[in-house]
Amino acid sequence: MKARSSRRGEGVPPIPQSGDYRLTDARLHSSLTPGFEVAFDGDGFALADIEVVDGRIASISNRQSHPQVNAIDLKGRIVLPCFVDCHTHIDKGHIWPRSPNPDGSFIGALAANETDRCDRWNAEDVARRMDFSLRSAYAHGTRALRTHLDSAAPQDEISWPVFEAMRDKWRGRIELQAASLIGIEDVRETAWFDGLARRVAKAGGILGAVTYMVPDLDALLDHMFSLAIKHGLDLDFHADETDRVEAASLRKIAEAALRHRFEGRMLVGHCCSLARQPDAEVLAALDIVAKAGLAVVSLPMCNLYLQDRRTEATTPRWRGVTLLHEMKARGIPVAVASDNTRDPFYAYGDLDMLEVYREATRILHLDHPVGDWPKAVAETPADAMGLDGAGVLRAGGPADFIVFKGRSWTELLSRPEADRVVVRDGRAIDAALPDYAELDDMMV
Ligand SMILES: Nc1ccnc(=O)[nH]1
Repeated sequence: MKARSSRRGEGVPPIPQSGDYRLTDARLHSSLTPGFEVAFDGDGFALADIEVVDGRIASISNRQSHPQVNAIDLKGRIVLPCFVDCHTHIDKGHIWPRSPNPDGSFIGALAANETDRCDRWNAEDVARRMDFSLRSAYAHGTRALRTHLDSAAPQDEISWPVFEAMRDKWRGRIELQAASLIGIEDVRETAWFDGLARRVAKAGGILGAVTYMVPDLDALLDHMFSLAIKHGLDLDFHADETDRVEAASLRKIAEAALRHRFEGRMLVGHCCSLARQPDAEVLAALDIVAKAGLAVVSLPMCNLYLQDRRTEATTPRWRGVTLLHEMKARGIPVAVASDNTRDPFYAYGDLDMLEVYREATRILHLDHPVGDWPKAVAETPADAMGLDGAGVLRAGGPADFIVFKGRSWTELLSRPEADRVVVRDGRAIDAALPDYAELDDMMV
């Protein structure tokens, strides 16, 4: 009997669940395959064979034209390395049903989140929601993820131990990192903040804060940089997540980094106000950012949602994202990431980095040409997180990749690709997404 074709048509062929194998006719991107020297087409693609031995990529080679034994013919489908999501808030994730944002504004988000945190974030609540988020990220093909942790007292004492346990639980599937999240003004409480820095150091975390234009910003940044140097910590900031033209704390962070000759890694998120500032001023600031060695991550979905929301009678007129193209032109490493998921800061989202890349392409024009923009969800965030060998496909590296149905950028970025096949250490994983109903008892 002839098999009936599904509505979705022919899918990605099955990946062997044991033994070594060869994928033939895989479509690989030049920006994600360092060391694979071949003639790539105008979209940056080339057809290749991938040999998987003992869960690792043994070789990537020119597509062979003669038939191969033990080969799985991908028929030109795109294969990307597993994603790296360098800016999320999985401690907040999925609280939307019990604490929605009343009006979609940033202020509304802060207030709704704070009430929810103070009332509800015990260790079990945080752990269950975090685990739910990690299962979604894993199923979509993410292999490393950094979350911020709301760390205002007393939440720091609850969430940091949960993070440490969750990192252990997920080791080998998702490499989990955490950065502290506090308002920069909390650094004025020096005794408390010194304790937080010690707690972050003990957990192997990253020291982070939200910066805005307070009069003593330079002094507060100096204190943060000093403590980061003392404890050997990397830094991660939320900066200038506002439409206010005078918000220029990114530049202040860069100047502090130069003052301290800081040698750790620094990642700065948001930087929305840059898009509202006069060209001459902002481009001069970016030169300093480049010199200081900061990396920048834009959060296109969350900031499209939150920024330029004035009243329910106004239409948004700007996109909320920062100047990624101008940054990249100056050699600043630039990434895009998920940010919030189903919480007061963003009503939607599922930690799907393909969705982030698809939306980023539209919102930020990461096309014409695509160039090496795919790095923004792979090798660039991996570098910013200090991960070795993530975000690329190369001989000798782990066989951690995603096989998509799409064979071109327009096919890949037009559909959700819900039937993608995620391969970890050479094997297809169970890519089922967790059911929201699991969280119902926590939402009353
Ligand atoms: N965009 C955001 C700013 C601050 N906190 C968040 O969770 N998200």
